[in-house]
Amino acid sequence: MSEAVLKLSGISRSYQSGSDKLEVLKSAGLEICPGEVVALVAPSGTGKSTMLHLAGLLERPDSGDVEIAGQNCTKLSDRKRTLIRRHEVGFVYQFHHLQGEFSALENVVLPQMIAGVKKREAAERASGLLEAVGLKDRIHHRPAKLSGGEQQRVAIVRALANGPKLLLADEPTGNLDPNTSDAVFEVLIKLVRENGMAALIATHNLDLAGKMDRLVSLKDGKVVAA
Ligand SMILES: Nc1ncnc2c1ncn2[C@@H]1O[C@H](COP(=O)(O)OP(=O)(O)OP(=O)(O)O)[C@@H](O)[C@H]1O
Repeated sequence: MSEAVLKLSGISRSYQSGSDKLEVLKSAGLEICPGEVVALVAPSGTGKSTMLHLAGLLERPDSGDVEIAGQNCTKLSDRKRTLIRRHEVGFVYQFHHLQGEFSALENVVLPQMIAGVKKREAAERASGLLEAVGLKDRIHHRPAKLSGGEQQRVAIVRALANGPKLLLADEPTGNLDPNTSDAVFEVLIKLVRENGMAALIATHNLDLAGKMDRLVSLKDGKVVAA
């Protein structure tokens, strides 16, 4: 059993476009340990989102293995992969993707209930988490009534609602002004570190990347130190 929360070994992934085959990842490897926050900084089109999708079990590699919390997920059924994704992986995207008809609290309660947590327990955890990110007075607001930074803090809390071991983020503050971006990023990093999670965060923002524990890039389909 691997100690790493995320272990990608020999990952290859290509896309067919017309008669051409685009080899995006070519036997790429990466390990991230508990408590480690890794920045994925690479030029546009080199495969950052592809790598996050593979790590988050949203797609399967053509070859290679994806291990999450010591479990090799490559050959598991779609159902088992969905369960692992639901319990062990949190996602944060550039745009919050909150449910507009629900309050901040309900947005954080929902994924917990889908994972089998009772409503009352889910609501207690949700309000505790929202309070921890400074949204105590906003829990009953719908997303449209929240600022961009507040919406993104709700999205971060939602990603952490089920206590995942792995956080995957794609430009998590890319939609925010620089000051708000810094503040939201601080919240994200603090929660990840406090909970001993591992995180892989794709960003073009080198200031933010510089605050992480390690920087990696993608070159010729492989993960390289940045
Ligand atoms: N479903 C798909 N079908 C065909 N080609 C794809 C598909 N998904 C991604 N690609 C191609 O694979 C390459 C890598 O895409 P990917 O989105 O992983 O890059 P990225 O590094 O995340 O880029 P960006 O920083 O611009 O978001 C790109 O050339 C893209 O056009």
